[in-house]
Amino acid sequence: MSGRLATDYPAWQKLQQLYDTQRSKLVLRDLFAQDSQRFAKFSREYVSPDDSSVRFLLDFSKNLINEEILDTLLQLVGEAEVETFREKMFAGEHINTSEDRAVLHVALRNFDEWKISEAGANEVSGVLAHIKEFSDAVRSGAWKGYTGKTINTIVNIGIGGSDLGPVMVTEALKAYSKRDLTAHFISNIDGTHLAETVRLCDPETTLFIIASKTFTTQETITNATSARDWFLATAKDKAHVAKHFVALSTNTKAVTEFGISEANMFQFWDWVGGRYSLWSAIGLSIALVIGYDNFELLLKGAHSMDKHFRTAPLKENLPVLLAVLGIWYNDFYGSQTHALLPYDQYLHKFADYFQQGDMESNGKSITKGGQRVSYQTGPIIWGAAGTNGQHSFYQLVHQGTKLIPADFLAPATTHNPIAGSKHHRILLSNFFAQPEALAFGKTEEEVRKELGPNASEPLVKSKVFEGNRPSNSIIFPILDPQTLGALIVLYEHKIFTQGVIWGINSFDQMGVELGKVLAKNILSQLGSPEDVTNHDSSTAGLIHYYQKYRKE
Ligand SMILES: O=P(O)(O)OC[C@H]1O[C@H](O)[C@H](O)[C@@H](O)[C@@H]1O
Repeated sequence: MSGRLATDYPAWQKLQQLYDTQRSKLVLRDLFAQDSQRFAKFSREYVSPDDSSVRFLLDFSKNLINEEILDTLLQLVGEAEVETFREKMFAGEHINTSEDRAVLHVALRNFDEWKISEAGANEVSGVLAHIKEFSDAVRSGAWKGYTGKTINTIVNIGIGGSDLGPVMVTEALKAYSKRDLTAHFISNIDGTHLAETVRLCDPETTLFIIASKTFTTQETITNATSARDWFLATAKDKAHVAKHFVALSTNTKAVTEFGISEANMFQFWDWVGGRYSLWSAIGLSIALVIGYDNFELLLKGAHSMDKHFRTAPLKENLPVLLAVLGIWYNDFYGSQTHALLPYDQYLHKFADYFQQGDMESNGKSITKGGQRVSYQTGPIIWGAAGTNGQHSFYQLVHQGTKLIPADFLAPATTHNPIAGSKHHRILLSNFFAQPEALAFGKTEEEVRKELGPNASEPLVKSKVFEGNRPSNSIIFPILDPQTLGALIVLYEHKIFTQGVIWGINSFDQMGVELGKVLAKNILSQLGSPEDVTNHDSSTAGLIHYYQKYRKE
């Protein structure tokens, strides 16, 4: 029920009891030794309901659970009425209550299969056709710049959801990219980002894509204006802007005021949240880089995972399983963070992407009913591509004082089988070894045996790995567009499920506002020290220091 506290559910109380009474028995070494079927019981294969070549294995057997705990976690999903909320989302009900909006990113990849009556949902295919037509024209060279040259560089200007999705996906699917079309992404308001990027661009052959749902975001509009100035410094005539600037937005008025014609605008709708927008017109840069057909496959892979989420029983439902495992650590073990560790260089932006996806969605402390929660909600999401992380932060994951649940992801086949796939075999041996080491560690006895009788006590102790650190492993045949679509949606619906259980609104982002408002006020005071008013002594002191030393 909307606004209910998670602690009200009988299953939540039972989980607390299970945690208190069984925690000491949840030792992975013992659990695996006692049950030869543990892997079979706690792993599931996803096979796309639409294309059986798209599949992956989720192994969650290395989690601190037993069957009773899993059953109780799934009971919690039932009591929180996740399935009812899921149907409300798919039906276009306004489950984003604070903004009175539908949450329909699922409609963007629906290909008219499910009937969705929300205004705009029937316009999706038209926008996809526009994306296809335009991306085909640019990629084929038919779309020319103002001097008749072919476009060889695209620059996406956007921030948050209007940047991270396109960045992550174009990196993830680089193997499918048109190599003679270079893509850059400018997000930061720091002029360095723009300056260093345009150094690499030629105004005659560069296309700027201004990506902003609202078209009012200060960073994006400022960057877009400076990019246009940079372009006009060479092109001179404003009429040339039409060939070099397009907009992705819900705000036609602001787009046309900026000087981009409606014909060069790709629409989407207010029911697409920024962090769920890569499937919309915001994905134009993706279609340009990997081609429209691959973009469509990405959407198809996403839709198939929507179907799975909508129809699979809870016990087989992968987003639901990931969600409840996360809740188990976040709310009962007190884990503060969750690591995403892809063993695939192409996925090096995956954790960055879900930092926004998860933390902006579930970083809330008030329920939909307006009550302060008395439990933990969204975790801190972080991570890096393997094996790099192993040589930096894994030490803490293995032997530090914190419990850090982690998801390991890897492809069975690489797109780059250099040296006869030697690199990939080494990569994957690490992908298998790390969860094993985390789960089973190394006992004092094993260390003593290894070091011999003369080893000092401190050395022995320092080499002990306590183990019992939980992880999920996800392995898929190859990172192709459909698989990537499915993996992204796996996490989207995980986030959704957790949000429903916590009783929060996963679809607004009020917390981003205050800083923006304060920055606007401060911007108007930066001129001279006398203008700096109504601040605490710390903020005023910092501004005064800046005013003393700035050179402009
Ligand atoms: O696409 P825009 O309207 O420019 O918004 C860009 C970003 O701005 C805000 O900070 C929101 O918190 C993000 O969710 C959004 O993705």
